[in-house]
Amino acid sequence: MAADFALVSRYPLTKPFGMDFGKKIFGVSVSPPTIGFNVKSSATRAVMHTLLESKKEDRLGLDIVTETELTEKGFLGLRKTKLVCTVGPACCSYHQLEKLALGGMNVARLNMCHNSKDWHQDVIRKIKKLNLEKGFCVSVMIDTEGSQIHVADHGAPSSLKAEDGSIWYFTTEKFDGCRPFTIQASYEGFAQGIKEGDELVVDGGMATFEVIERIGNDLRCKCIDSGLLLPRAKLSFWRDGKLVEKHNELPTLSTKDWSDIEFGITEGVDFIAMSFVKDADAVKHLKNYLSTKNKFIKVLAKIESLESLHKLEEIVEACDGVMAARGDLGVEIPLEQIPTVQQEIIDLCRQLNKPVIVASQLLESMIEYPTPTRAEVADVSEVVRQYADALMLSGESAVGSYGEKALSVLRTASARMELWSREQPPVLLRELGSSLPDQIAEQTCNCAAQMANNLGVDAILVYTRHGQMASLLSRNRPNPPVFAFTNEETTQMALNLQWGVVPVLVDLSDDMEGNIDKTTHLLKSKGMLKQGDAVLIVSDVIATPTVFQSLQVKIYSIVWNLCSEAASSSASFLLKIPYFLDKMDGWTSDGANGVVDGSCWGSGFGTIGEKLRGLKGSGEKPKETGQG
Ligand SMILES: Nc1ncnc2c1ncn2[C@@H]1O[C@H](COP(=O)(O)OP(=O)(O)O)[C@@H](O)[C@H]1O
Ligand SMILES: C=C(OP(=O)(O)O)C(=O)O
Repeated sequence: MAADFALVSRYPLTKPFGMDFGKKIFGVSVSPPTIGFNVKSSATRAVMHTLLESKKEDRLGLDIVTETELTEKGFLGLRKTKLVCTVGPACCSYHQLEKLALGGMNVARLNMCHNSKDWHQDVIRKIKKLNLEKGFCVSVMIDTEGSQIHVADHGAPSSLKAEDGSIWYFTTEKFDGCRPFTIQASYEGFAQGIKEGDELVVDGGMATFEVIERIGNDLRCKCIDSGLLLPRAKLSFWRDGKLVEKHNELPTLSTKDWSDIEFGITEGVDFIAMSFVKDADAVKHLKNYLSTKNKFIKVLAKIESLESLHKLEEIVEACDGVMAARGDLGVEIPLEQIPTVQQEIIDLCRQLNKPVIVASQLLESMIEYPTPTRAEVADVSEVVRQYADALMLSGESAVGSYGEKALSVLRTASARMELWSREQPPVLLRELGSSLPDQIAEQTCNCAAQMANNLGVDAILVYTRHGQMASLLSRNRPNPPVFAFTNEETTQMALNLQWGVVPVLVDLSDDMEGNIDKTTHLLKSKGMLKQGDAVLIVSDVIATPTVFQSLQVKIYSIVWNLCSEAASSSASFLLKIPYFLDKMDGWTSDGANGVVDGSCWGSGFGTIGEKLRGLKGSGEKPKETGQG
């Protein structure tokens, strides 16, 4: 396996500035009280109970776990990295799902290649019931089976050992049960183009065979590196140290996948993860289909083949988010390349402002054992250090005996690494380029995030209909959490996957000052905003549909009483951008229409600011709606 794969990202990146967290031992701060959010502690349960008992209209519109965490740990103690759990037989009861939700599951993943639609429907309904009855906010993702051309089964319930020199048949013949030394391949054409002497590698190196004879569609192979054959093992072929790329003519979405997608639409899922995406076309096709049905389900592209890596940029551009599916990817690229490819995927997603999940084998040993290996914890921490949006459990939660515990390992390891990363000196920082079509929103959020870090504010508040500005803020990975107030439930559920974003469902009106007053008052009445706290506010919801849409950055010092006129606005920048910008080349804007008015800040705005001033007062008719 000597093939070399290197992704070259053309984008530089930045990280937020460091903060001083005080007490350190050997240069590393030790367990600040904020890390130990323990859903089992009686104090935490008491807080949750009180919140649940409170009247619905007094509730903040954010989920019960975040609200409890916030009450206990304050703004800067909130975990930023989101957690996805695969639901399987080990965690599919109402009670088990509740435990995962309490443990911080942000998104539940259902892999449609296992189990029946009835089973999946039952799980989805339980999750929605939990959200409704218990105040959770768990989003639902279905994951399509896709055209897996390289999955093989031996028919036995557990693993089989392949010994050195033993002879095995890999066949496309379908039969029930198991036959000695016989493996069923899932795809008719699995042996096409394969020659004698090629190497057949199982699960990225679990066992290796040499092809000694091709018999029709079947292969007779000799084991040359002994190992285990697991149910649904993944196969790859190698020749002269290079992967034999098996361009498969099957569509990315099979008939079964389309039926599963219809099912997902009917059940109101929030995300569809597409397996074995080959290029942007398949993603666009599904997105178009969903938009014709007026569904705002987010489409995630799973990056799990060499082919998808070759077209990574176009795929990331086309989709709403990405899953770095290391299980299958590790079958197609040499294992030692996984860490760097993973980092490149994360960087590109961040640059192109798409959330990214890192999946598979994070805590694999916890399927069987109650503690993870040190190497697994290091892997989890590395994903967090690389600033992925989300971590995903697979078998650990779906079939493992310690799913809840595995989730708590993700929670504590990510909280610890996030804290450590914030303490790192800004030497590590790289600049986020201005690469997005909506440069105005991008620059606004870049500056807002940097200001938030520099000023050490406690939270960023953003008012958003479609999540765009919240996402752009998250992309900067700022130190304070980003509270995204939205009146769209689909936006709330989608933002659940984004790093550091706390989505809050509220009634937003066209009166932005009214929205700000209402939400900050609510935060204050909950004791979340306290005297002396500072928040930075970013908004781009239209003020009056027929007048202007504006981008505002305000810094509020909560000196006394936010709901009174005495609220001190220590700085306020109002940037109104002409509505006709979207007709200009180069920098169209979803959410920035109006007229430049007031000061722009930071060097990043200089050139755009000048362009804007030149456009002032052109007299064209204002646009009616905008999006956040
Ligand atoms: N809905 C389900 N029903 C039964 N088993 C499941 C289900 N979902 C997942 N599993 C089990 O959990 C394991 C991990 O799931 P998954 O992350 O989907 O990985 P994969 O299917 O690639 O092995 C699977 O191998 C399977 O054994
Ligand atoms: C998440 C993955 O995909 P699946 O579980 O569908 O094989 C993976 O391959 O890592």
